Amino acid sequence: MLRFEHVCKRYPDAGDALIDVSFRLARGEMAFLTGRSGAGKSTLLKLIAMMEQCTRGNVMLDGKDITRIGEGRIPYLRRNLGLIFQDYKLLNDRTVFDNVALPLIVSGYSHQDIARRVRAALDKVSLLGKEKKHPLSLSGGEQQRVGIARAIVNKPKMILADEPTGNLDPDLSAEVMHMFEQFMQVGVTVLIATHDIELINRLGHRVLTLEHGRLLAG
Ligand SMILES: Nc1ncnc2c1ncn2[C@@H]1O[C@H](COP(=O)(O)OP(=O)(O)OP(=O)(O)O)[C@@H](O)[C@H]1O
Repeated sequence: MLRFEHVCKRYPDAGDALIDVSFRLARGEMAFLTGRSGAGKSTLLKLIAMMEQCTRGNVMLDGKDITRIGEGRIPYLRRNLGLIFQDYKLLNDRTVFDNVALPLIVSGYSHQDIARRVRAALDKVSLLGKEKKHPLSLSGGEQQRVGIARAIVNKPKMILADEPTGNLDPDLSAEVMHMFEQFMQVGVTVLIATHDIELINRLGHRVLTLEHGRLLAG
């Protein structure tokens, strides 16, 4: 599903954020990406999300080389990805329904399809019934679940999550991880950047560790 081949990323004036990174993730695999602050975790996710381009090497996503693709193809390829962030990145002046519907509106779905898919996504994260609420009236855990519903509403092949439990207590973190495991079980590839070593050890999935931009063997 995902292949990094000798990938390097250098930011102008900031040196190397990733150095000769190579790994593969199979379809339906779930892995954690860990390492200290500044090790390059977010940079690696941004290369997959096509928010940054690598300086050297190749990134293959679902059989396509996304290393140096034209701007015009990015929105189309990004539909295969669900992105989840620590700070949720919800639109606070829109309802839960509208937040989750956003990727579908951008993709040009009909009203009927949007309503059906948004409800299915909210059902998966146990938020049916909160459709008309605004994000700020929800708890942190609920807001993160809205973010997860928005990420999965397009039925992506891969989910990328950057510190998705960073603002949640241990119980809510476990709940969010359980949701990721359920997506994995239906064939979605999941890559989660996190500092939370305890969570990683408890769940026993594959771990990719970055140190100063290099992937450690493991
Ligand atoms: N847009 C940018 N411009 C310049 N340098 C950057 C940029 N983004 C990241 N960097 C640098 O690249 C290196 C890796 O940063 P990155 O954010 O990928 O690490 P991280 O492991 O995700 O850290 P954290 O856990 O703190 O989020 C750091 O030295 C950082 O300062």
